[in-house]
Amino acid sequence: MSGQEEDSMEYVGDALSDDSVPFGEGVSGQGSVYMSDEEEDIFYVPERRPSLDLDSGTRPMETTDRYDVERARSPVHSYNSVISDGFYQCDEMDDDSDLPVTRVQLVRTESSSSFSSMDSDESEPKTKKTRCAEHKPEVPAALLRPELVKNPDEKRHPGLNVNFTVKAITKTLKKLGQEDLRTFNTMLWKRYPESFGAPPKSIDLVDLVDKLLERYDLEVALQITMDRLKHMDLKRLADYLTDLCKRNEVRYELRQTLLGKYGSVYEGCLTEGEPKPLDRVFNELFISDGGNAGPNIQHEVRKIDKLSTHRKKNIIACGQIFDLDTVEVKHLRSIVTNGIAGAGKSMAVQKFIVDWAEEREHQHIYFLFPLPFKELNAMLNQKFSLIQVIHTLYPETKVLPTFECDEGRVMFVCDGLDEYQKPLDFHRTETWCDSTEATDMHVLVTNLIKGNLLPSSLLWITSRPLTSSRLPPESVHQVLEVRGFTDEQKESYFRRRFEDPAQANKVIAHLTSCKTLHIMCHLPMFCWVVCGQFQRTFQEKGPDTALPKGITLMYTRLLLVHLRVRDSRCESKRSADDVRDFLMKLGKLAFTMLEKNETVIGKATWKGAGLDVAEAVTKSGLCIEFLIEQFVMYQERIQSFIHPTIQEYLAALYVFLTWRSTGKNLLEQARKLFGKEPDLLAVHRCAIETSLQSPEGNLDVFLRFLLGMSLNANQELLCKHFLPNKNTCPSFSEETAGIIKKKIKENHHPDRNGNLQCCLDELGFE
Ligand SMILES: Nc1ncnc2c1ncn2[C@@H]1O[C@H](COP(=O)(O)OP(=O)(O)OP(=O)(O)O)[C@@H](O)[C@H]1O
Repeated sequence: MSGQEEDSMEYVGDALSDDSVPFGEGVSGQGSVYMSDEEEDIFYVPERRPSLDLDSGTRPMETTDRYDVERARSPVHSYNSVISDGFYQCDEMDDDSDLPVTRVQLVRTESSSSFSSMDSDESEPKTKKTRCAEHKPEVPAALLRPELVKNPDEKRHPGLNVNFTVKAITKTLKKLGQEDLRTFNTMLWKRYPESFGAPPKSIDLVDLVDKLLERYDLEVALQITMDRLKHMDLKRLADYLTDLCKRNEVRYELRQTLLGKYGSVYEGCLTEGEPKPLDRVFNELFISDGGNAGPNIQHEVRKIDKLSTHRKKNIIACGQIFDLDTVEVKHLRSIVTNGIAGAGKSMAVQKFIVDWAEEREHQHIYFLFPLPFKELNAMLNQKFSLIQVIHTLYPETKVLPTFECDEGRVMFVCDGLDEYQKPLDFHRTETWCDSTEATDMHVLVTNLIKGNLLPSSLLWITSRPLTSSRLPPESVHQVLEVRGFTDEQKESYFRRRFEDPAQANKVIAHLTSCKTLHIMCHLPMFCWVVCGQFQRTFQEKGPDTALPKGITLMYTRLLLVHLRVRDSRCESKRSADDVRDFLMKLGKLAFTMLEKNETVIGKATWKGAGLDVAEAVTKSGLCIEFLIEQFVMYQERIQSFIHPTIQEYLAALYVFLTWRSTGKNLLEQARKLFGKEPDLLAVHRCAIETSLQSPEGNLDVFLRFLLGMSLNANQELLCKHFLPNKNTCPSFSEETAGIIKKKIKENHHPDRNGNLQCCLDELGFE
């Protein structure tokens, strides 16, 4: 039958109506043809809905908006009885012998658009209905059209919704050629006349899918499509649709897994207590392109020379990472995002994952697989293929042998390259392209980064500085840097954390008045420390209390958080002696450089201090590595502390711990002057004198820290972690405050009185 002929067929019924007849249900529960025993025709032609409500989730589409073209005088009792005395035109069914009978006989018409009843003029083109079947024994509907039967015990997969079903069927049918689509259309109409009403005049895919979903449950609509395709000998296409469904289910389950894993968060370095929903915690981050811009060098007292070229960078919103533009216009495959410890890299990753899993963003990515390096570490002793790694970390994906598909991209998010415990050698590691063949983890990681495994997949790696700069440049298509919070973001962070607006205002006003704290809050981890401190203060002393002006305790807590994070990443916990040894070396380096007003750590300096750069930069998180442009074509890698105040704090810690553990006052020249004073007071007096002598206030903030360390709360923490055999000693804060007040009164250094006042604040004196 030609398309022309098909198009000219008309669907006709006698206009015998009886309003008393109730509407009935077809086999699917949504079909709507009724035949009367008296051979009256009724055709319930479902009204075409203007559009599909794609948001209706897993709810089957409503089909109540039907109207009857013609109603039967009396209803049939069941679909079986309908088919038992059905009417059909046999020759039209030849190609589909298992089709159910209908009482509609289709007759070719001369013209393509006539619509007439049997009673109409013979001269008119027409379609007539004829009883052409004997009464047949009743055959269960399921046997006749098994694809219409839905197992009532089978729960619908929650991933199966209208949106998906429309897309899947449409996508599948779009793969049919024009002729096949026509055949498909005709077959539908012939097999389910009760649902498809008039024979097709022209092929409208949207209309067809629309009708399928109006009449049938989602599962049934899919079953019908698959069944018809198989009937057309298009098994591969039917399998394609089956695969779409399977992938959709896996995708849904993967989403649920990711939401369970990443939807809530432990803040800071906590792993106990109740995690909080990520959406409640997450604050927008300052991310820029172009790699590492160097440390934040804002300082309350010192003027610090630009430490890097600080070229103007573009600001990137979290949602822009691997957005459609990046993927389809810029064709970027791999992005590396670096940032210092606590800058918010993992939070950015977590936000990305949750946004994807919640279907808010990045839906062009079909499968998102977080492969955190710390989880890959647990797989180092065995051989895995990339697919096995995915199957192991996400068991719900095991039903799929591969993940690349034309519905969207596969993306891997590998957080924390610096945590990976095996060295990566991009030159000597063998090339590995087969994602189904097992090999060592470092081979997989190297080849994944190089783009040899699943080459169409996208890759996002995050890392502390240093490690990421060792990646082959040709494998890194864009470098971003998470730089923490801008001033506005700091404020929004604290507003989010302090739900009581009065408390939030108080905290923000306090931070604004305390420049060093405010600057340091560019580091989200520091914000978390500050929050914890102030929340404790409010809890202990009530909401009307004044917030403490000291800064040292916050820095001590930040250091301890960094060390704790470091410990959690090491295979074996380091002893207190090891930790103290490392801190003493780094502190000495900080102190020596501070005396010389230096901020950049040269290669020789590291060597001289007996320190490993990677240990200081990547593991401890206290230093940063970045590039400076020495000449137009030459960039040099250099290191510094993550912030100048961290250098000052570590220098003070070195002086304090040296005095506590050996009794030696490192600020020696002044010692002779105050030899008769108790040791700690002598150290304080030396430090005050030395700082006042330093021409550019190099030691101002250092002095604040050193004095702050003597306070009980601070000493307790320091002794506990670094001097386990020592108890706290008297702080001499009153005597020290007396010395400072005298200095202010004498006013020999008017430009330093501000800092001396800060020292009084640190000690808790007005
Ligand atoms: N966007 C953010 N919103 C709210 N808090 C944040 C944000 N980013 C970071 N934080 C806070 O800082 C802490 C450290 O952040 P995160 O773990 O993301 O840092 P990181 O850059 O991955 O550090 P590391 O290099 O140590 O892995 C978080 O636990 C959280 O308390």
